[in-house]
Amino acid sequence: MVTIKMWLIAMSVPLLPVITVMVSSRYRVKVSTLWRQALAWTLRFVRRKVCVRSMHAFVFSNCTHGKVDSVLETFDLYAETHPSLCIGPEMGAALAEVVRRVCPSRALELGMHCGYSSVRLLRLLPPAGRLITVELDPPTAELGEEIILVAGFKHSQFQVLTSSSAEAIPTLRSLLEPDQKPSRGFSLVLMDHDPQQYLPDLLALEREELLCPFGCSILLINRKRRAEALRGILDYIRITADLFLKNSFFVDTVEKDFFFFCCSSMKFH
Ligand SMILES: C[S@@+](CC[C@H](N)C(=O)[O-])C[C@H]1O[C@@H](n2cnc3c(N)ncnc32)[C@H](O)[C@@H]1O
Repeated sequence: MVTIKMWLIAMSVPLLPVITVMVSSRYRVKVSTLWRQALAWTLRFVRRKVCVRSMHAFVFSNCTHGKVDSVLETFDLYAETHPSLCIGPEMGAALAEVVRRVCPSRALELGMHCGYSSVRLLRLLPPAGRLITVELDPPTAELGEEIILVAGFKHSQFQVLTSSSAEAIPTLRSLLEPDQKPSRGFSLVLMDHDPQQYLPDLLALEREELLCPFGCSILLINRKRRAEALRGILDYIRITADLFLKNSFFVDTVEKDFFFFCCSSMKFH
């Protein structure tokens, strides 16, 4: 039996190039796509570590400055062959849907990184809209801010705070009301920093009365299926929604390696 198997294998080896050519010509597109995906996966696997500097350098030197779409496409191109923490086009599209619906005049982002999601948010804000984005790591904050400027946005449209979210939140009131006019607070909050901080930060935002009393959408991004880390905040949001909200909605989309939650609340004051 073993001899027959060996003999069959030996006979089929010379046929391999013929089989490969036949398969390639029949499924040319699929085979080349598979090859490209396998190569991209291998490169990402080999490179492993996320490098903000290399991402920034790639985007800075390959995008068309002043063109938002080009900046985002260059980020996505980089992420094809390098590990990246950016939310990416799939999650970006889900984010865009929410931003279009909410049309926030004041948005807050916790966890700016290299500015990818900030650019995605900024491109959809109304003309008078403003984004405040928080990043813990100073060199990352600097690189991210430069990318936002490269995309064509001005400092009148956004502000980067280089600190932890916990330190930044108590300072936000004065930034929201630079001209002493009472502000309605944030109508959109994107949390993509440290899942352990999601609940304490939401509670701090409530305590400081920084969420718009007419409704605030909160987007929580969870990576690597760490649902446990989100349990606290999700329980809190569910209970709050059940107890207080008439017009609440709760979207729960589960995708490959992220969860995307959105809740709209009228309660926060
Ligand atoms: C997953 S990345 C954000 C990716 C970004 N949203 C994007 O799509 O381009 C998380 C970022 O949050 C920052 N970060 C982590 N903990 C933080 C905290 N407590 N406060 C502020 N930023 C924090 C990290 O330095 C990192 O740059």
